[in-house]
Amino acid sequence: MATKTTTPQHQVAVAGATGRMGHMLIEAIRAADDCQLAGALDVPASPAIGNDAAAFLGVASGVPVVADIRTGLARAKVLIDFTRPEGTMAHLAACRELGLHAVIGTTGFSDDQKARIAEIARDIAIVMAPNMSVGVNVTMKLLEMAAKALSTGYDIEVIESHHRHKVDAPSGTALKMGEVIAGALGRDLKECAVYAREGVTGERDPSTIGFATIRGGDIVGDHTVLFAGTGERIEITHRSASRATYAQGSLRAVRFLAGRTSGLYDMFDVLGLR
Ligand SMILES: NC(=O)C1=CN([C@@H]2O[C@H](COP(=O)(O)OP(=O)(O)OC[C@H]3O[C@@H](n4cnc5c(N)ncnc54)[C@H](OP(=O)(O)O)[C@@H]3O)[C@@H](O)[C@H]2O)C=CC1
Ligand SMILES: O=C(O)C1=N[C@H](C(=O)O)C[C@H](O)C1
Repeated sequence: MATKTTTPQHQVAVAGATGRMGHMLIEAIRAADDCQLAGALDVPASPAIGNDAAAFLGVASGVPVVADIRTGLARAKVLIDFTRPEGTMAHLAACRELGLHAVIGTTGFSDDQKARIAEIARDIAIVMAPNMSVGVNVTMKLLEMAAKALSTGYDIEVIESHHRHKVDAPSGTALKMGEVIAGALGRDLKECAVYAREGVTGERDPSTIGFATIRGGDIVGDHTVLFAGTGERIEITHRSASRATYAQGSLRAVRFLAGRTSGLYDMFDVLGLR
């Protein structure tokens, strides 16, 4: 066990405990004085089931990785979920039954799944954001300002790069950036997004927001929004060099949820950026 200087206030379970973010979160929870690892979930087929959740750090936490959702949540007050949409939905149903709060970092939800999450948030408090890093959320505010100031004469393209293992595209962050920009311009992203170009596409429609996706190697996560005008280009870029920022943002979300009873929040709420 990591030595805590005070009794931890936040009893936190992690879903996707053996994933890239799961490991980062377990390390961050163990290092935080006010948080205690209280549960670790993974899929039944995971070879880590039954192992100590902190074994990858070479230490014992006393918390085993389990597949049974209710067993994994039994000692927790809040769940942090970085898994896949279908996993998150199953975990949230259990959180609602057991009265746990949830921090959702998973991306790639359908509109139906998002509506269901909003419905579940009438009963429990949830923070959901496609990117938990402070830097990305501040970048979103910069984009809002830039989009308003560059509302005519500038073509807008969102370019994102991620590691070869990422399964959804465009990234949740890129889509959120598109939503923020479209909102600032009074447009609906569903009407103006262009996700692919091939062949004879015709000239660019100035009302569109384009997306380009790069996948390769171990890129943690880069996002650039290009405002291409006549005679000048503005590029606003955020680059992640470590997943630790996502884990630290998730713990800020855990602290934000303490004392709340219900509601759907995002990182703008957590960081006071609204
Ligand atoms: N909001 C943010 O700040 C960030 C969001 N993300 C998002 O978090 C998610 C996870 O990313 P990452 O950690 O890189 O992915 P990984 O694939 O490394 O980890 C996912 C974990 O979830 C488990 N899992 C897969 N399917 C299910 C399921 N149906 N039910 C329960 N558990 C499941 C995996 O188990 P197994 O490996 O055994 O299949 C694994 O342990 C992605 O959606 C990603 O986009 C990532 C980084 C930051
Ligand atoms: O899968 C990832 O790795 C990441 N996913 C999130 C997204 O889809 O935006 C956040 C971050 O970019 C890393």
